[in-house]
Amino acid sequence: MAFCSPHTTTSLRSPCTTIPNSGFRQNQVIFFTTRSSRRSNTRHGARTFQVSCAVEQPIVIGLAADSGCGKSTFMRRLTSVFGGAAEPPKGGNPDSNTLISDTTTVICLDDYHSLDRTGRKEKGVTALDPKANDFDLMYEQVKAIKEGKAIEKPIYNHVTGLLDPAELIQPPKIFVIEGLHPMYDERVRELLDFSIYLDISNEVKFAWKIQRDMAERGHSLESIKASIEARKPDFDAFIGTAFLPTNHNKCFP
Ligand SMILES: Nc1ncnc2c1ncn2[C@@H]1O[C@H](COP(=O)(O)OP(=O)(O)OP(=O)(O)O)[C@@H](O)[C@H]1O
Ligand SMILES: O=C(CO)[C@H](O)[C@H](O)COP(=O)(O)O
Repeated sequence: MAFCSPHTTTSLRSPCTTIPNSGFRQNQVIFFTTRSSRRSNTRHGARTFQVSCAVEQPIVIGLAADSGCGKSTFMRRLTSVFGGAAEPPKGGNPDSNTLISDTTTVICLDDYHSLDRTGRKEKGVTALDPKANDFDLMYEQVKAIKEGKAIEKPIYNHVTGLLDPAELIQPPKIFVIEGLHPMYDERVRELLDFSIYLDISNEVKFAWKIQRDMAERGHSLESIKASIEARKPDFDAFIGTAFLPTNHNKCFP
């Protein structure tokens, strides 16, 4: 299940098309409309929408969920709805977590880990603990993008567990920050125009995480299970629905 909420933003007022009878007020941001401002149905019955806002400033979307809940998968699909296939930065670090399409750049907030895998082990903290993340840098860089400035964003390498040299990110039309903590820091939360929370049951997310971490990140089954157990208290403390913005509405069944 996913939850999402629109946020009012001055940059998007006039040029946006709104969805009739959607319940959203004129000055709230609506990202999804059909080509003629009418809803359409896919053959599966799901509604599809097209972005129609002509913006001067990047729209910032926060996508939160625990590890393995499908954030990257969801964003790959959403960016193709926004326009163009999403791909890693051309000629850059092959282990970059960033996806770029014609309209959208998706960055992974794991890149703001301040402690690498060894550092977290030594300090006895998980990646979910705010102490393992640099929220000051996250805030400064999201703000810079929103102001139309390029950033040199660090990279957390999931293959090696190390912090790699930074990559250059240019301001896109739509900037998505996906990860564990897009809504944890109040300053970052204030920069979001729209937020989404993927609320996946433990049974499903752990199954997805195990197959992904074994196949793509080289972890053993035992180490993944140990990590899942170690992370449970921090998930409740720092990630769950408690950190959603107060105006967060359930909008996907
Ligand atoms: N809707 C889905 N149906 C089936 N499998 C899915 C779905 N969404 C994600 N998965 C699978 O779950 C695994 C984890 O997905 P993904 O990498 O997108 O999660 P994530 O939230 O981005 O994880 P992390 O934060 O750890 O990088 C992947 O192997 C993916 O194929
Ligand atoms: O919670 C996570 C989000 O992806 C990861 O576990 C965290 O980023 C640490 O990564 P790794 O397990 O590859 O060291």
